[in-house]
Amino acid sequence: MSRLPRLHTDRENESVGSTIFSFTTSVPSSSFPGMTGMKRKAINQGDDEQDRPRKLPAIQESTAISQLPLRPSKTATNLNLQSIKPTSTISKPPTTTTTGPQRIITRATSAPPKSSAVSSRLGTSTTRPPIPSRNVTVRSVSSTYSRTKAPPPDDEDRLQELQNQVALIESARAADAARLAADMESERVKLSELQANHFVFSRELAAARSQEVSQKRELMNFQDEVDLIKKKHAREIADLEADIRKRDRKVQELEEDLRLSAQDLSRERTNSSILKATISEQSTTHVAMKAQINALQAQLNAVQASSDSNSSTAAECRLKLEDAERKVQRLEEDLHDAEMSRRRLHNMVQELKGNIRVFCRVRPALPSELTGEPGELPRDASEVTAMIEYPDRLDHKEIVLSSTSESATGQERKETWQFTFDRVFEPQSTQSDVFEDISQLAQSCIDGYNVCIFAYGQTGSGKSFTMEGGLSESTKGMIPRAVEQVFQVTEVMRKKGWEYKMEGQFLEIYNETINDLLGTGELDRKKHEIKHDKVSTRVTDVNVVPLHSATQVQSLLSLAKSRRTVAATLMNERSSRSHSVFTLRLSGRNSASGNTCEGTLNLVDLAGSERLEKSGAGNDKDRLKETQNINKSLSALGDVIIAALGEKGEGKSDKHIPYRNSKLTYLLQHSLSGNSKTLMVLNLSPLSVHMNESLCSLRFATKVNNTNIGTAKKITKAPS
Ligand SMILES: Nc1ncnc2c1ncn2[C@@H]1O[C@H](COP(=O)(O)OP(=O)(O)OP(=O)(O)O)[C@@H](O)[C@H]1O
Repeated sequence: MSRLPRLHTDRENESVGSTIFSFTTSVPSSSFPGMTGMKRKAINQGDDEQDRPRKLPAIQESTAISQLPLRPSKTATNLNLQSIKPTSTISKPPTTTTTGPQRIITRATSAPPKSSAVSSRLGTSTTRPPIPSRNVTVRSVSSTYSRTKAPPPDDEDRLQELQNQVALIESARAADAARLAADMESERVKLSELQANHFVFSRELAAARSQEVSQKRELMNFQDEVDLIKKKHAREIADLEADIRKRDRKVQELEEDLRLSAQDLSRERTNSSILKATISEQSTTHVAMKAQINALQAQLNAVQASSDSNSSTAAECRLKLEDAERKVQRLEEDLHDAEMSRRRLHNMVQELKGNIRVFCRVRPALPSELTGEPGELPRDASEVTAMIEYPDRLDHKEIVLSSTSESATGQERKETWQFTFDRVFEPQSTQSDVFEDISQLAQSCIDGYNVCIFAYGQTGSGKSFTMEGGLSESTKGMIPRAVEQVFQVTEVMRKKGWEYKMEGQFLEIYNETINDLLGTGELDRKKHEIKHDKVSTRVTDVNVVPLHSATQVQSLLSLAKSRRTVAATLMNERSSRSHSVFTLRLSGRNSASGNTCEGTLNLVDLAGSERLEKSGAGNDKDRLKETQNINKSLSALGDVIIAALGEKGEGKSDKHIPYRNSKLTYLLQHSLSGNSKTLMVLNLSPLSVHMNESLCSLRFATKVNNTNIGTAKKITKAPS
């Protein structure tokens, strides 16, 4: 028994196995190569232990069980022989007897039957003898003896049999011991292997621990990195949150936009529905129109057919039209040539009439002049008027003034002064009569000449009446009539391819100072200067108004008149003491021929020409100055006309012409030279009291008139 191997060795191995198992659970298997195999081995060992029967199965009569091979039981090795000694039930014969046939009893013991024991010893060693179980044995023996009705053998045989059995058991036990020793040896080998493995594992464990330490270090590094990354992530999260807030704001804005867009959309939808309604209406209309179009198309086809039939006629017409166009072009050229020759001839006629012409107009006696003293009867015109005759009843060119006086001897002496001018207008002459000849000059202005028309005469002789006239159609003066004519003629010329641009200014020269009558304010206080270039004259800071109609010019004249009236009130009858100059500038261009022309029409109402003693200015310094300025300017005008246009000045461009002697002549410089045309209308008062002034005016006008070279037929009769 002492040689039996201790079974706790297996438990130690199992504990080692379990230690390894627990180790393998605590250390990752990947750290220990081959560990998986060890683990599996430990588990297999455990399985073997589990598979190995701890107890023998109870003996049954089942053949299936009896056929199973018997295995040695661990408990069988501890079987106490004393326990299998025959009990009292064995030693004593059973009291019961069996009457029936004897049953064959199978021994349920680990010891084989005698024959089998022998065969067991002699047989193959691979067959493991069954290990008797104590409990089973006891039960089997007792059962055997209790159930066998055979007569008990005698004691010796029984002892011998028992000894044999014991010997068998001993031999079986020896065999078991040997087997167990072999098992032990193999277990020891396994143990040594396990210890070797343990050593290897321990080393691997140490390596794993050091690896663990390094991994922990790495882990700490990783932790630091993780912290850094966390911080970075925190920052990024903060950034992202800010971004999110920004995006939220954007989202809000977008939502607001969306809301507005939704409103727009709804509005557009409403519009769309309205448009759809309109479209449906339109489509209805469209259908109706289509029907109309079809009808029209039919008409068109009919017209087309008729058109086709007329096309040949049209071709003929086209040929005729081209022919007519050629004719029209020829005629236009002829017309242009005719227009040019008309201009030439017109100018020639004007030149023949004289570049300087003088008209004389005698106004009628005014009703106020015929009224006598209060209480007296109106006087007859002959009582107050001078003796004026107009002997040339045909050409109306002569005027004869006469006066009678008593000589020292008491004889009546008659004096006569005869004057001849280009035209003499009697008191009954109308504005229209006067304008008839003046209109020729307006045409010259349109043809591109500079024209000056002066009204000369003493105060109250009718200058303003002649130039401006009254408001009625019959009384309107030369200025509105000339302007109207210019507009009418330019309209006619427009049809001949001429386009005209017109502008006007209205100035007053008082005491050698220029005043703009179309300016703003009651009285113009600006200082104006006269500037000349080669062909035209400009005055600084004056209003030059574009003229579009005769009516507009009429309103401009009214404005100028009202301003003169204001100035007259302020400055002592200034209107009669100043020159007024209305200037109409006209520029034309013929788009067909490319010809251009520029003309200026100056309509001048001169200041009263009365002499100093008549003006009553002798004791008045201001009136004296006014009169001196008037006389100086009128004298300068006469000088310039004679020098520039008269016999002396004609064709002598190098001759000095004293334009600068007065503001008036300097202003009219371009209109008082070369080809310019000048008309002086001499206004006379019919009153006998103004006889001497009238004679002075007549002499001045005659002097001007005598400069005309184109009036050879003129007979100048200067009074002695
Ligand atoms: N041909 C005429 N027919 C009828 N009335 C006339 C005629 N000429 C002038 N008169 C009248 O004579 C008056 C004086 O004429 P106007 O004022 O034209 O003279 P004036 O020479 O311009 O004088 P002033 O130099 O003071 O301006 C006015 O009442 C005017 O209506």
